[in-house]
Amino acid sequence: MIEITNISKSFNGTSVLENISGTFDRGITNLIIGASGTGKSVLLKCIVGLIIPETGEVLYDGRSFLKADKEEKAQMRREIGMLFQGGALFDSKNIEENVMFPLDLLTDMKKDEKLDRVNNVLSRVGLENINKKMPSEISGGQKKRVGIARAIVNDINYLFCDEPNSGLDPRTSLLIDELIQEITHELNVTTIVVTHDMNSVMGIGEHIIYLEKGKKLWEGNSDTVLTSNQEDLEEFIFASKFMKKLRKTL
Ligand SMILES: Nc1ncnc2c1ncn2[C@@H]1O[C@H](COP(=O)(O)OP(=O)(O)OP(=O)(O)O)[C@@H](O)[C@H]1O
Repeated sequence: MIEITNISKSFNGTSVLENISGTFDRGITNLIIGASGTGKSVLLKCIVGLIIPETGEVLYDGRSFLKADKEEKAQMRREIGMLFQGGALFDSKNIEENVMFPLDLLTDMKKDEKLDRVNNVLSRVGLENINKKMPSEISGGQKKRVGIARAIVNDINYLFCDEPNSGLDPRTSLLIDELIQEITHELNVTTIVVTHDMNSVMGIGEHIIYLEKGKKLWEGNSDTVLTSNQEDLEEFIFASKFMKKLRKTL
């Protein structure tokens, strides 16, 4: 479980996040949603420790990330898997080397052990026999799967995904969402997904936090999101023609 309390952050005097608090439980897909530029990525970066907020606290199962010493931070980092926007694979490394990278960086496992682990996670994300391919030789959806394999190759407790569906068609997006949700349930990890994809919101929104201009305006799940009676959220949800039509049937 991750708890955040009163997270605030500004850049050059402009407030980007204002007093955001919330709890992200283990074993479910937690979503941070909202329009472009509303502070979702900055909030995720504050949670992961890539940005230090001006105020607030981030607790990883009771452990303060912000107050942790070097060793504790290193331990917590080993427990974190991150799926970056666009997959962020190293173009010059093959798939096996890409997935092995966190093990090379953060563990002293033997080569055989690492290879076993890499093959296990590649098989878990439905990719076998592509170890020696280069990122340029595989599709966008496969790249995301490799990114997920790399995120879970360590024995993680926390999984963070920044716009996991960016650049994918709706069908592939759905498969990636389902994979993230299955892995969250299977590994019983605390997962936080940043997205503005409505299919993700409806498909895997087991817990949703809605941000608008740096403030948390609503919290709920995919069952309650369509009937929130929250004006800004409704504008966000029912932005497309299709959703406007759907709204009339509710
Ligand atoms: N390092 C930075 N320096 C200055 N401003 C920043 C920095 N990072 C983010 N911002 C600003 O903070 C605001 C929120 O950005 P953020 O990337 O969190 O939005 P977002 O909700 O994730 O948007 P999108 O869905 O488009 O990715 C934006 O106005 C952005 O320009």
